[in-house]
Amino acid sequence: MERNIALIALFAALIAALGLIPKVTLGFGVPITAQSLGVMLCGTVLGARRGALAVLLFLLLVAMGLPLLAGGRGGLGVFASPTMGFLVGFPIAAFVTGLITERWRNAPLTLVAGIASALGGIVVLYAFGTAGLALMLEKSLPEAAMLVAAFIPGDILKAAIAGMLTSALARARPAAVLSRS
Ligand SMILES: O=C(O)CCCC[C@@H]1SC[C@@H]2NC(=O)N[C@@H]21
Repeated sequence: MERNIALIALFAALIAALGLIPKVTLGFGVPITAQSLGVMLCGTVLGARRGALAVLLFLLLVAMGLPLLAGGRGGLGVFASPTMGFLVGFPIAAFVTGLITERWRNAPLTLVAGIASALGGIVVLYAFGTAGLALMLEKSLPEAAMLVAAFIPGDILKAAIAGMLTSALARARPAAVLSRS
């Protein structure tokens, strides 16, 4: 129990730390950010439930006004901005990533964690991000999807990095990945 709480807090802190990497905000108000790599790692390392809880903790701190989003943003206002759909989708993305990683945990981990990250952190996350962007910018879903497509190359790279980091961690500390206690 205490270990789970510590891990959830640690991974919420990891997402916050990745926010220190400078963001590049595209013209339509959504940044390229390393924090989505943190969301993927929450799922691949902690699994579905604890991964989603770590992301929820991070979002709670952001909602309380802590400037933890890339570029030092925080507060309730970010949930009414063009990135709103992505923020809502973050915990669900971590959950789906974790679910897939847990389901195929006996297959080669680099591959499983990479594919899980792509499905959770791209397919699922973009569904929420696209819907939120369409809503906030008053665009059609196809128009919003065209904008969001700009993130695909970078996020494929992040999914591959998540796969490699998860597998490296499992080799160095086998009990650290998807452990239950
Ligand atoms: O900082 C925020 O307000 C949330 C930003 C969400 C950015 C999304 S996450 C998926 C996609 N990949 C990126 O690098 N940026 C977008």
